[in-house]
Amino acid sequence: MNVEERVARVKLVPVVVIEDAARAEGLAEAMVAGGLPVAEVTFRTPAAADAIRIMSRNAGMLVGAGTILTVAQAELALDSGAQFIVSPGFSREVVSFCLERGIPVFPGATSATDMTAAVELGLSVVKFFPAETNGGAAAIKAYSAPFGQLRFMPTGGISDKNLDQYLALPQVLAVGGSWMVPQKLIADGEFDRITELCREAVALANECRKERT
Ligand SMILES: O=C[C@H](O)COP(=O)(O)O
Ligand SMILES: CC(=O)C(=O)O
Repeated sequence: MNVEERVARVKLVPVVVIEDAARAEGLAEAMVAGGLPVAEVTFRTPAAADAIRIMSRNAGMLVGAGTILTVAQAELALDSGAQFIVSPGFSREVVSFCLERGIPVFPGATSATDMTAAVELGLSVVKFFPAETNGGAAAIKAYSAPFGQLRFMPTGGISDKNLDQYLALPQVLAVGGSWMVPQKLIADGEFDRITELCREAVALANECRKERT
């Protein structure tokens, strides 16, 4: 399975903010145990690159890098073992860099202009961030009329309370969020709780998918 297929299979992309790479191994184990072996490790902390390197050693995990704003960050993320790149906004430079290297890239796109750029560059999946403040599931549905070739990864303001609205849409490849990997639980090393939250999120996502089919 390629990255897109693996992400589509779990329907969730946990967004990780990790302050201390010493927590990375335990976090990866907790996520795999919870049945959610995908992580977008954000470049919002200096520990991100090391955390990606450590989490990638867990054979069950699919680890990507998030909050990639520059080509230099994308290079560092790939050198650290990231298998996909995510950005909150749309950078042609970052997208082109990833495409040249054959690395899956999911840039943020919340306007028709961003989405047109994504289509021009040959992308089929974009991040929709921040999802809730940009019109939520209703906006994705509206954009899908002219942009039928795109699939979306909504993130930002989504939790177990509104996941169903997004997973009800066939255009949604997967939903990103941090509710199952809260920053504080990672910092405190509360890995059993993270496993529980991951398990609950997976069960809920499967429930939403069943309702759709
Ligand atoms: O900055 C936001 C994160 O990327 C994910 O959003 P969230 O914390 O609302 O789940
Ligand atoms: C939110 C987001 O897309 C990112 O940090 O990459």
